[in-house]
Amino acid sequence: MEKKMRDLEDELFPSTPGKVKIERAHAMNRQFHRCFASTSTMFLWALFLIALTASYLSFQSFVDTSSKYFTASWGGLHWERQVRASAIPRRPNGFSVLVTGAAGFVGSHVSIALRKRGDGVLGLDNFNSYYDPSLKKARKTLLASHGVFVVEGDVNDARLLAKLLDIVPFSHVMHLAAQAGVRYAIENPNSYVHSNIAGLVTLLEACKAADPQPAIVWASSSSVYGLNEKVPFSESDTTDRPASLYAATKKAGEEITHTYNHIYGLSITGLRFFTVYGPWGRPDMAYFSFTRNILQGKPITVYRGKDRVDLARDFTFIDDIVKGCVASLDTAEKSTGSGGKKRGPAQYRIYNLGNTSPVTVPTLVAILERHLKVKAKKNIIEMPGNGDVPFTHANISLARRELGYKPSTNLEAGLKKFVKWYLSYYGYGRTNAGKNLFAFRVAML
Ligand SMILES: O=C(O)[C@H]1O[C@H](OP(=O)(O)OP(=O)(O)OC[C@H]2O[C@@H](n3ccc(=O)[nH]c3=O)[C@H](O)[C@@H]2O)[C@H](O)[C@@H](O)[C@H]1O
Repeated sequence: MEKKMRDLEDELFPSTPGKVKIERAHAMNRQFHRCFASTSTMFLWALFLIALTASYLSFQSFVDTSSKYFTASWGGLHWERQVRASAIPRRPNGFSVLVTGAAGFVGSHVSIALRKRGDGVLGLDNFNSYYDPSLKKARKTLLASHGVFVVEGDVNDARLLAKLLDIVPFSHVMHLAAQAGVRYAIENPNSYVHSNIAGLVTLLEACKAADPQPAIVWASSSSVYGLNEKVPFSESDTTDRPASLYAATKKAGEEITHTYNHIYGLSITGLRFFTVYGPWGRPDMAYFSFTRNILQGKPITVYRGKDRVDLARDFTFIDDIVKGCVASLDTAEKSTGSGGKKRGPAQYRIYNLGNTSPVTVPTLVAILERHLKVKAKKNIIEMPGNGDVPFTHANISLARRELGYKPSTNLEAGLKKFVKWYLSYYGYGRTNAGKNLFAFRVAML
C-alpha cells in the first residue's frame, strides 16, 4: 500500500528533488507521466486563475450594485441646504427655475444667464457619457463659480424629482435634459426613448403633482419638420414625417406635453431649436468635430445631398437661443392646476428658435478654415440614410411677435467666438501643442 502511494506520488510529482532515480526501462513511461503531470498542473493553475477572476468580477459587481442602491448621490441636510441656496432668487419677483440638463450646452448657458439677472437656478444633470463627461464637469465648475448648484441625477428618478419639488416651490422648469444627436439614434435607439420619452413623462408627472405646479419650457427640435419641403418651416406646418428616431421622440414630446397641459393644467412652451452652436458646445456636432479634426490634421467627412446638392442648416448662435429661452420663461403664464388637479385651461405654445438664414455645410467648413487658418482635408460623400434631412430653415415670425425674439449673430461671427473659445479651452497657443499648431498652420498655408 505504502509502495503504491509512493509510486503514485512519483507519478504526480516526478521532478521532486531526491526522487530522480529512474530505471531505464521506465524512462519512456516516465516521460509520458511527466508530460501528463505538467499538463494537469497547468490545468489546476488555470482553474485556480479562472476561479480567482470570477470571484473578483462578482465582488466588483457587488460593489457596483451596492453603491447604486446604498450610496445615493443626493440627500442629506447639507445637500438640501445647497439645493435651497441655489434656487433662491436674488431679485424682487425673481424666478426659481429648475434647469434639467444644466451641465449640457444650452442648459449651462441658460442657467448662467438666469443667475446673472438674479433668478434662483438649480441644475440637474446625469452627466452621461454620450460625449466627453469632462466637458460637462467643466461646465459644472463654471456654473458653481456663478453660484449654481447642479444635482447629479436623472430625470427618470421620480423620487429625486419629487424631493426637489418638495424642497423648492419652483416657479419654472426649463427642461433641456435629452438624448441629442440625429444620427446616433441608429446606434442607440433606446437611449432616445429613455431620456426623451420616459424621462419627459417622469418629469411631467412630478410637475403635475407639485404644489405649486411650475410652468414648463422645454427643448423640442427643428428635426420635427422632418421631410417637410415647404420653406421656411412654420409652427403651423404639419410635422408628421420625422426622418429620425430622435425627431420622432421630440415630436412625441410635443404630443405628450399637450396631454399634460390638457389634463392637468400645466403651462407648456416647446422650443424648436435649429442647430445650435457656440462656445462650450457639443463635441458630437459637425462644427465642433470639424474643428477638432482640422486642427489635428485629420480628414472631415462632408455629406452631400442627392444630385450633388449641398446640405444646409439654419445654424443658430447660442446667445440668441438663450435670449429666446429667457423670453419664453418671462412670458410663460402660470400653470393652473395644483396637486394633480386642473383648475382651468393653461397656456400651450410652440415656437421656432432659428436664425432664419440657412448656410450650406461647405460654407460652414470654409468659415472654420478661415478662422483656424488651416485648410481642411475633405471627404465628400453622399448623405447616408441615417436620419439626416437635406436642409432646415426657420420662420421665426411667431417668436419675434410673441417673445420679441430677434437673432443677431450670423454664422461668421458666431464661429469666430466658438473658435476663440475652442483654442483657449483646449490649450492651443499656451503650450508646446500651440507651438506645434503654429508650425502646422505655417506648413498648411
Ligand atoms: O436642429 C436640431 O434639431 C438638431 O440640430 C443638430 O443636428 P444637425 O442639424 O444634424 O447638426 P450637426 O450634427 O451639427 O450636423 C450639421 C450638418 O452637418 C452635416 N454633417 C454632420 C456630420 C458630419 O460628419 N458631416 C456632415 O456633413 C449634417 O449632415 C448636417 O447637415 C443637433 O445635433 C441635434 O441634436 C438637433 O438639436
